[in-house]
Amino acid sequence: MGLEAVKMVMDTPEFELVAALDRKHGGETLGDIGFSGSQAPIYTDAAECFSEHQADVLIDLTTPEFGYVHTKTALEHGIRPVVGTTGFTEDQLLELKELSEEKELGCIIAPNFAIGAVLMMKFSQMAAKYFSDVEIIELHHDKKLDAPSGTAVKTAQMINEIREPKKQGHPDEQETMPGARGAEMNGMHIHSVRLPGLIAHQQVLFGADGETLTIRHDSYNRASFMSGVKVCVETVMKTKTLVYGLENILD
Ligand SMILES: NC(=O)C1=CN([C@@H]2O[C@H](COP(=O)(O)OP(=O)(O)OC[C@H]3O[C@@H](n4cnc5c(N)ncnc54)[C@H](OP(=O)(O)O)[C@@H]3O)[C@@H](O)[C@H]2O)C=CC1
Ligand SMILES: O=C(O)C1=N[C@H](C(=O)O)C[C@H](O)C1
Repeated sequence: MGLEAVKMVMDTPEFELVAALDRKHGGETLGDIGFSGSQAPIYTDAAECFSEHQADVLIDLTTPEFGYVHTKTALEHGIRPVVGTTGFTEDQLLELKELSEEKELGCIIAPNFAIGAVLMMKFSQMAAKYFSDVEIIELHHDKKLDAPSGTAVKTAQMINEIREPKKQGHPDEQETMPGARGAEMNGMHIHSVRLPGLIAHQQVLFGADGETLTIRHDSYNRASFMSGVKVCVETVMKTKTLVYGLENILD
């Protein structure tokens, strides 16, 4: 995702790539690692990078542990973060929101930048008004570190705002193999599938008497996320708080 974001920034005339963070190529330039046409320096340390380059925006696509440190460090240096990294805790999100408001700097954290995925989440939220029985199945490549996906968690949170809390399945159901019913949020179940060959997919299944409704989104490549990243980079310059979720900034 980081490489895809670098390409997107380099291909966007309104954007300028100032520097990059990469723990394996510190001291080199992007040109040295194959991005011909860019002499942007590569740093291993976020604080050093942000002290030497007063960029407008940080785009972070790393891991929950380092994404959190990068986001916090960016805000402390007056740089607005656009974060796609998933797996932040509620406490971390709250702390970053307080910091962004204290600094009066925009910060956008979006578990999914794909427009179709945002629509899938919104349509699922709409459906939850009429269907209180729902199971979320997310399917990803087998290099993914976090489970459930950030998108599945966000979908469940959005559904929760509408859905009547309900314990699903038979009242006496028992797992004869631990984990068979997946993770649970307010009685709703989330299942994570990991397989080589997959990229990023999710289906939200609703059930009622005699009918089911399936809402599904598929990302077939990493480029599918980049139009959302672009919108976030433009929007973060105009906000002074933390926005969690692309659905909160799209018309
Ligand atoms: N919001 C969205 O739309 C999307 C979000 N994501 C999320 O983005 C994140 C990245 O996904 P993906 O690219 O697939 O994952 P990868 O595992 O391919 O990439 C993670 C990258 O983070 C780098 N990294 C780890 N630690 C550090 C550090 N200390 N400093 C700098 N870089 C570091 C890794 O570097 P190294 O190569 O050295 O290991 C690696 O290049 C995940 O959290 C994923 O869930 C993914 C797709 C879409
Ligand atoms: O790791 C991924 O690949 C993805 N991560 C995000 C998530 O956790 O929801 C977004 C998308 O599903 C791809």
